[in-house]
Amino acid sequence: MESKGHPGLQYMRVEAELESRKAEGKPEDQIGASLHLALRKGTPQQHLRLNAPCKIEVKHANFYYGSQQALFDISLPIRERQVTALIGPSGSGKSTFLRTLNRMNDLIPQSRLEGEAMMDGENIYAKKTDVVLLRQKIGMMFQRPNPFPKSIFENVAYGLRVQGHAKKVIEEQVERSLRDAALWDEVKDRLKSSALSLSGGQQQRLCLARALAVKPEVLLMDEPASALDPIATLKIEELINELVEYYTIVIVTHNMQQAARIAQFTGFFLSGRLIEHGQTADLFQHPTQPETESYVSGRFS
Ligand SMILES: Nc1ncnc2c1ncn2[C@@H]1O[C@H](COP(=O)(O)OP(=O)(O)OP(=O)(O)O)[C@@H](O)[C@H]1O
Repeated sequence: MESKGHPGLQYMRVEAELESRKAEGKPEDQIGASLHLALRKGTPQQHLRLNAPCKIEVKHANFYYGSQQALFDISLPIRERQVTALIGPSGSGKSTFLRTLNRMNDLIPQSRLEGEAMMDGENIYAKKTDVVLLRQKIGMMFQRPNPFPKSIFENVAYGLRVQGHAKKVIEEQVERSLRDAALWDEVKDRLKSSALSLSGGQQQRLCLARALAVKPEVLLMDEPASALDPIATLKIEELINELVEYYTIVIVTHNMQQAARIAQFTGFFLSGRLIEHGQTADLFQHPTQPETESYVSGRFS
C-alpha cells in the first residue's frame, strides 16, 4: 500500500477521526486511545520518507519447516532507512519471516524457502552469496541479550578481529559503536569487565553495539525489548528512532503501541500470511482488511 499524503495530513486524519467518533458518541476503546496517542507523538512520522527506495524486496515467499509450511506467499518491500514493524499474534510467522532475510533459517535442518528475496538487486539466496558477509550486512538482535562471556570491549571487538582490522581501528570502532548504542558513558571506565556484569538493558545495547561494529546496512530485531523493563525499553525505542537515519530496520514486536512509536511501515501477519502492510498510521487508523481491524482494535491477540 502506498502513501496517501503528507505525514501532517495523517495527523489531521487521526484528529478528524477522533473528533468524529466523539461527536457520534462512539466510545474510544483503550487500545484505540493509546494507539492514537502513540501515533500523535510523531517521532516515526518525522523520519517517514514516502519515496524511500526498497532495500530488501521479498516476493512470493513460502517457507517450510520440513513438511510444515510456516509462510504463505509473502511479498513485502523493506524500505531503506525506514523502520518496518512486523506485528501479529504468536505463531503467525513474524520471526520466521525475519530470519529468512539474513538466512538464519539456513541453520534449521530440512527447512526451505521458495520465492525471491533480493537486497539491492542481489539475490540473498544465490549460491554465490557469502552468508557470513550477508550476516554482517544484515545484523541481528534477539529477544534475550546474548553477549559472549567475555569483556565488554571484546564483545564489540569480536567481529572486527574476525575481519582482521588493526588494533587502533578496532579501538576507534569499539568506542564509536558503543557511543552509537548509547552505552559508552555507562561502560567507558570498565571496558575490561565481563559483559555479563551489565544489566539486561545494557547487555541488549551491547549486543546492538556488537552488531553496529561491523557496519551493517540492515538491522533485524526480534522483539528486542520483550525481556526489558519499561525504562530500558524506552531507551531501545529512542535508539531505534535515531538509528533509522542510518540503517534499514526490521523489528518484530507484539506491542502495537511500540510499532506506532517507532515504525514508519508495518506489516500484519496472521497464520503465516501477510494480511496487510503499509504506512503504520494507515494500517492502524484505516486498515483495509477485517482481520487487521480486529487485531488492531484488540479483538484478538
Ligand atoms: N524451528 C522450528 N521448527 C519447526 N517449526 C517452527 C520452528 N520455528 C517456528 N516454527 C513454527 O512456525 C510457525 C511460525 O512461528 P514463528 O516463531 O515464526 O511465529 P511468530 O509470529 O514469530 O511467533 P511469536 O510471536 O510467538 O514469536 C509456528 O507454527 C511455529 O510453531
